[in-house]
Amino acid sequence: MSNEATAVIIVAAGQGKRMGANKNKVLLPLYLKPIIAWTLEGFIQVGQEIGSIVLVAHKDDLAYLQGLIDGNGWANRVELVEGGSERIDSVQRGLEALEGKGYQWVAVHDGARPLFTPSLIARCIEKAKLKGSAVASVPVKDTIKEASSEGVVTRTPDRKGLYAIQTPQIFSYPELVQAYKKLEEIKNTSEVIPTDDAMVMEWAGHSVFLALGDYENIKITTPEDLLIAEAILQKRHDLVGADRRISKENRVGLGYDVHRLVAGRDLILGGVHIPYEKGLLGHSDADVLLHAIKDAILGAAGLGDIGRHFPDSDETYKGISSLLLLQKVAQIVEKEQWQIQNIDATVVAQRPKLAPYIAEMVKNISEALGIKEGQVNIKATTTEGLGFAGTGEGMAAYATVLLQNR
Ligand SMILES: Nc1ccn([C@@H]2O[C@H](COP(=O)(O)OP(=O)(O)OP(=O)(O)O)[C@@H](O)[C@H]2O)c(=O)n1
Ligand SMILES: C[C@](O)(CO)[C@H](O)COP(=O)(O)O
Repeated sequence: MSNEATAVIIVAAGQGKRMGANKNKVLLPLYLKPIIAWTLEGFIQVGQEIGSIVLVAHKDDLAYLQGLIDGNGWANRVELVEGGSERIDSVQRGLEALEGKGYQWVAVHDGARPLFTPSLIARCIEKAKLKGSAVASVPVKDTIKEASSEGVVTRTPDRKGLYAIQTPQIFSYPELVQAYKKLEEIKNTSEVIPTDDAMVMEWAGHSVFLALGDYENIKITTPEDLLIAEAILQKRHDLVGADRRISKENRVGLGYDVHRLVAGRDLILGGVHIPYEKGLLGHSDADVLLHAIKDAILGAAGLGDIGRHFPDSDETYKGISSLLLLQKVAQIVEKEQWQIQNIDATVVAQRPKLAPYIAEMVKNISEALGIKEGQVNIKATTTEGLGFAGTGEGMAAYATVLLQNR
C-alpha cells in the first residue's frame, strides 16, 4: 500500500569547503542553533504531510547528529544514515534507506538550506502531486553571462527564461530511484556530475516542473550567507515578538556546583573524559562544570535550576550525559526567546591539570549550545591545597552567563 505522506531526504554529508570553517558548515551555529537543527525542525513542524525523514550525514558527524536528534526527541521521526563522497552519492544512500517503506513521493532537500517555510513545502508538495514533480526555484535577478576560461563573454542568455534552482525538489519515489539507477550506468562516461536531483531526472528523460521557491530560501555556502541568514531569522523573530518587546533585555545568571571525587568513576568535565584515578560522584555523569553552566543559564532566564527540570529522583537521568542535558537547557531558554551572549566558568580542582582539556571543553559546550567558541570561556584553578577541593575530596565549578532576549 502506498504511503500518502511525502518522505524527505536531507543531505548534509558535504564538507562545506567554500565556507572554509573548521567543520562541516551544517553544524555551524545560526541564531542559537546549528544550521542542520533549523532544517530538521522546519520539516518536523510541517506536520502530517511529511513522513519519514532521512538525514544523510558525514561519517565524522554521525555521533554528534544522533545526539542532536535524541536530545530534541526526534528519534521516532528522523533516521540517520552515512553519506557518500558526492551529493548524488548521499541522495542515493537516502533513497536506499527509504526502500520498502511504500512512499510515492520523496522530497530531497539540502541540509544547508534551513530557511524554507512550511508554506513553501506545502506549495511544492501540491505541485508535485499535480504535475509529477516540483523543483523550488526563483527567477534570477541578475543578468547572467557565459564566458570563456579567459573571462571573455561568449553569450548573454535571455534572463526571462532563467531560474535559480533551490530545494526541496520533489519527485515520484519510484521514478527517482529508476533515474538514479540509470545514472549509475552512465556516471563513469560523463565528465559532468549532476549537482541536483532535477538534473538526474532530466538525464533519465523525465519532464521536470518548476515550483515557486522563495528568495529567502538560501543555501548557506559562503561566510556572507550566514550574515544574510541571521538577518532573515532576526526579521522573522522580531515579527513574532514585536508585540511583547520594545527593546532588548539582558539578564545574568550564576551557577555553582560541587561533587565528591571517588574511586571507580570516570572523570568527565565539560563533556571531556579526563584520565585520572578518581571520578566525580553523582546521579548523572556528575560533570560539575556543565551543571554550573546549566544552572547559570536557567537562572538568568528565571527558570529555576537543573534540579527542577531534570530531578535526580527520575531514573531517566541516571548516568545521563550532561552535554545532552545542556542541549535541552538551550532549547528550554530558546523557547522563551533567550539567546546566550557569553559564558564564563571556572573549575576548582587541585588535580589533575586541566589546561590540556580546556579547548575541547569549549568546543563541546559551544556545539551543544549552538553558539560560537568565542562566546565560551573556561578556566581552572586550584585552592592551594585548602578546603575540600584542595585536599582532593571533591571539585567545584562556578559559572556566569549573560542572556539577551531576541
Ligand atoms: N558528498 C556530499 C556533498 C554535499 N552534500 C550536501 O549537499 C548540500 C548542498 O551542497 P553544498 O552546498 O555544495 O555543500 P558542501 O558540499 O558541504 O559545500 P562545498 O561544495 O563548499 O564543499 C549540503 O547540505 C551538503 O551537506 C552531501 O550530502 N554529500
Ligand atoms: C541542489 C542545489 O541546492 C540547487 O541549487 C545545489 O545544486 C546543490 O549545491 P551545490 O553547491 O551545487 O552542490
